Amino acid sequence: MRKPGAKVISGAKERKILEEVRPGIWTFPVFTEAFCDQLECELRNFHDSGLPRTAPNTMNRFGIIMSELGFCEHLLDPLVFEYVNVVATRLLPAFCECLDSYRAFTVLYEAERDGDKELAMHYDNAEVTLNINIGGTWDGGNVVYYGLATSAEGPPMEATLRRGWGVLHAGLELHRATPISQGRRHNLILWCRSSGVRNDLCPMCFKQPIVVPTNRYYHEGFTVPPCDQSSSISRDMSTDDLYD
Ligand SMILES: O=C(O)CCC(=O)C(=O)O
Ligand SMILES: [Fe+2]
Repeated sequence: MRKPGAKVISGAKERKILEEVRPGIWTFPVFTEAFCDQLECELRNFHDSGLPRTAPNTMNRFGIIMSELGFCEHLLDPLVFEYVNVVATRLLPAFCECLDSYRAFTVLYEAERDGDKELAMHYDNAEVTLNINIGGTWDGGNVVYYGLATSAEGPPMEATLRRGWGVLHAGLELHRATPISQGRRHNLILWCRSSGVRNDLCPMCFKQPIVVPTNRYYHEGFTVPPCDQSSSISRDMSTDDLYD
């Protein structure tokens, strides 16, 4: 698989569309404003429909799990497997080999209304996370990073979130969202999994997981050979084509 080379990366940095804000934490544009508008509109429609939905996790009560909207097959699958995969394996090679599953959900922080207000310090159940701001204007309520959970805590670094732009980091990166004091912030989170790494090191307990062979590819991102790859996602487009 060809990945973007050093020249592509330095070119993107020069064009100010890629920045390593701290070692291992990268930002770059992912969605256009128009796409963010459409996505927020669909998320609002889903919310207003009153259809049942599951909270993404115990820390996040107001977000939406993207698979419950049917937004994975033609939207997020290609984004993760054809694009994020290429970028993440090049920018964070120590944390992912090849992304082969993911969990996508939104977070919504609202100072004056219902939403969640902050998020406690944690690391993600992911090898690599892409966190994309899809809307809102707000004060406070930013994401602060503290270094890898497996090393000594580093100096805090607050990420500047910009609509349509993503922050890419190792799932192991300790982070939290500070309390929002005004407005709202809406982000799409992609917890990307790389079974090649995860099968050897559980990202939650840092031990080698005990896994059983399965033909299902989405079992929290673990796989064990001989996993039947024919029942998994097909990737029609070669990532080799992306950087010619
Ligand atoms: O508030 C954010 O944007 C970060 C959310 C987050 O870290 C998570 O859901 O894992
Ligand atoms: Fe997180």
